[in-house]
Amino acid sequence: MMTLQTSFGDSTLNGVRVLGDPVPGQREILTPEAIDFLAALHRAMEPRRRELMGLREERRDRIAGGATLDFLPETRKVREDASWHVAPLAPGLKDRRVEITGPVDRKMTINAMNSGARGWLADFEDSSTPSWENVIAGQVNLRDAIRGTISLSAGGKEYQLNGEALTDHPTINVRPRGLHLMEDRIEVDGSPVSGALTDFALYFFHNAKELMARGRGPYFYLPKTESHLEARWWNCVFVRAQDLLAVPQGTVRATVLIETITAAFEMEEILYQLRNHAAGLNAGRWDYIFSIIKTFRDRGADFVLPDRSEVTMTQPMMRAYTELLVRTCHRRGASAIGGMAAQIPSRKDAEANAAALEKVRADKSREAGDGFDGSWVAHPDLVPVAMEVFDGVLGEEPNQIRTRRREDVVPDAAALIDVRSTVGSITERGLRTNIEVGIRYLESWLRGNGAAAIHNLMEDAATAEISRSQLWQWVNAGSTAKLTDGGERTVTREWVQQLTDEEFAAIERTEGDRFDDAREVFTSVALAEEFPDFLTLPAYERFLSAEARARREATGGTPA
Ligand SMILES: CC(=O)SCCNC(=O)CCNC(=O)[C@H](O)C(C)(C)COP(=O)(O)OP(=O)(O)OC[C@H]1O[C@@H](n2cnc3c(N)ncnc32)[C@H](O)[C@@H]1OP(=O)(O)O
Ligand SMILES: O=CC(=O)O
Ligand SMILES: [Mg+2]
Repeated sequence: MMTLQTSFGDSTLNGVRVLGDPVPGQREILTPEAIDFLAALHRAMEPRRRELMGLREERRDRIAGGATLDFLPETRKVREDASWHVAPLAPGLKDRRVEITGPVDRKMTINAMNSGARGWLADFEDSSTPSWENVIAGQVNLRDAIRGTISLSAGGKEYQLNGEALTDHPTINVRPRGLHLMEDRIEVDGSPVSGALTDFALYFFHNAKELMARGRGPYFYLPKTESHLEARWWNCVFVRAQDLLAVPQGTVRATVLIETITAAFEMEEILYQLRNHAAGLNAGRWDYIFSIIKTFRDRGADFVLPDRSEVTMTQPMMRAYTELLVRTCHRRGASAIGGMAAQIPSRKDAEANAAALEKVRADKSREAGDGFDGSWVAHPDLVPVAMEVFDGVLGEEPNQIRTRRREDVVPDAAALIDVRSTVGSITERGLRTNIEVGIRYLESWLRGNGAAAIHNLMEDAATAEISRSQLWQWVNAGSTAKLTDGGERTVTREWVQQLTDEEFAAIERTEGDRFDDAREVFTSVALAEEFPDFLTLPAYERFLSAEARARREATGGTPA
């Protein structure tokens, strides 16, 4: 075990160094024991994580070269064997009819815990900027929420939990960062640790036993998974973590986001790999659309999607994906959880509020009717709307696992990648919206707010990825856009640059804003020659981890 002081800057303890500038709560979260635990997981799991990132690249290269996606021949037996099921639904995860999602800042933590939803996706991912402050504060807030000690005085209001026991509140499911992001501010043996492992390990270390003592458990959402081999990696992490802390095997539960096109072909296999720890699958629509664009970005007109606003859940390929997800889950005893309607209510504009509520109601009604066991909302004011819809379908039943098997759904590889049948157009308005919203979102992200309401829609990292990758694809495919004056024009780099200038000039600036930086990041990912895998990678490297990297380089560690 390490000595009592966590190391900062130049000194290394047991091979671990913390390179982030000290932030509030850091010493309580990065205790020597917690860091030891993270380092043990890192040493065991990092080599395979790197291999898995390499496998992602290899598959993408094959697709760029013309390969198509299909269900895997080597795992046919897993799919055909009807006898296996996932672990029984754990305490607090039987009835998941409405889950609120959101970042883990202190106010939103309390508001989410008081929201009346059945679950809370506590987010270190799409809706969270991975600044060092947010990474540490999120862990502090979760720790305090679980123990019932969280409170806050802000904006003239006093915030505290409205229930006595943890079980009076939504069940917490923590979403760690994706496997592609590193945590540059912590290094083990001279290399940065994975962001996913950092978020997982610190939460598990501080809370697993406390959660169990309070009638819940360490539950997770796993984002951006691309294959069942990545699910196997997570399963190994869970087994090892439970072992290291003497938590009974099978205590962890994970709901996997099916939000990449490749994972859609491996839903059965993902559940199988995690079967002792799996709770369900979630239809993460925004990253899913991003993944389709990214995966097939250079495959020509057959894979070009229309304006983002037209890629709705009723388009054929989106129906194929969500229906298959429900069928797969229910066949294996797992929960099928719906995704995020982007409309955000407004407490200031009654008309906009009513329109948003209606759209969300329609979205949740479709999901409940399709057999989903529950779904997500982005805002507390949407909990009653979604609750009413699911109450109407579920009644006293906790879920639809047994009652809506969806055996009518036939797995259809071609339907999953039938991009061509998506109805809609590329328009100048769509280009301008992608640019404006993308830059506005990044400006918010750079200020530490990873989710923002822009034009009454929720924007987060996943929706921003769609915006920038659509522009990249339209430019590189030489797509044609309909102009507002009725004409047509080929989308070129120069035209996007010109529209960016115009949209940027129209943004109202305030002192200290981050719009210049946001524009720099946005154009660097939307108009790069080579498509960057994730916009958060250059943004993180350039703006969030520069200090840690400089410190590492100055003292001879491995650059991130
Ligand atoms: C693609 C995906 O991954 S989807 C999942 C990831 N994305 C998300 O989770 C987004 C979650 N939602 C949000 O972050 C927010 O709702 C936003 C940023 C979209 C809008 O937030 P705001 O502009 O603050 O909304 P608004 O002003 O209406 O908020 C009203 C109150 O509700 C609270 N609130 C809003 N959304 C949430 C939430 N998701 N969780 C908890 N509280 C919330 C606000 O804190 C505020 O509280 P207050 O009255 O005590 O000050
Ligand atoms: O994480 C959810 C998504 O839609 O992306
Ligand atoms: Mg996502």
